[in-house]
Amino acid sequence: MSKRAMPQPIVFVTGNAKKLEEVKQILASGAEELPFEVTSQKVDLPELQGASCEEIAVEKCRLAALEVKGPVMCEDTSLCYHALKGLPGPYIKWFLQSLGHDDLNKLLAGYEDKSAYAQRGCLFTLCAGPGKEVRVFDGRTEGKIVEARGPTDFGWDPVFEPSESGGQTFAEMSKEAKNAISHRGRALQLLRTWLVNHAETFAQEAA
Ligand SMILES: O=c1nc[nH]c2c1ncn2[C@H]1C[C@H](O)[C@@H](COP(=O)(O)OP(=O)(O)OP(=O)(O)O)O1
Ligand SMILES: [Mg+2]
Repeated sequence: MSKRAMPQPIVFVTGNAKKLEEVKQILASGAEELPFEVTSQKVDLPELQGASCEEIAVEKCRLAALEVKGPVMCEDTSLCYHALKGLPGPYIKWFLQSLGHDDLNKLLAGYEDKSAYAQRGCLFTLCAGPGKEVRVFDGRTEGKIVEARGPTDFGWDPVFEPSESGGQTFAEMSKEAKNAISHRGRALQLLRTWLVNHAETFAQEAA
């Protein structure tokens, strides 16, 4: 499919290089090609505290559209422990940064239930420009928290063992295998399908 005319490409705004790498891989694979060009910009946007995952994601995307002055997409990943009623959730980044894998896992030491989900795991947000509607796409992967296994170059990948992976942690899986079942892969497929089906609407909103 040929790319549609848009005043500007959709800018994926993130401060996280590993996310960007996966998003590029996911967009390059799959049956349907995105009808728009996607570029990226490295901005570490402020994130609301004390709000729901969805509120955090929507507000961040709204700010990104103001910053870029055009069409943007953003993404927010939460890691939620069932035993902790969904925490750390959107705050996983700060927990992981301060504690590291071993101490992070100790949070679950007193609980039988080690299950977790990359909840509403990943919220992709899409917005055609400043002040325009923010649309949310939700991808979720269930799994459990285990002792760290595999490469440690991306967040909590080593301690998350998806239920569907045959016993491998995200970190132990190939990129293709992870993307096929990950919160990010699922949310991004929904975003892709929406854009394919609403290309005209989105281009008009962005104009
Ligand atoms: O697939 C993943 N596998 C393992 N770890 C992951 C994954 N995806 C995000 N992560 C980590 C990064 C950050 O520590 C936290 C999410 O926080 P989150 O705000 O979404 O990411 P971020 O601040 O690094 O990038 P951004 O500039 O796009 O907000 O979980
Ligand atoms: Mg962030």
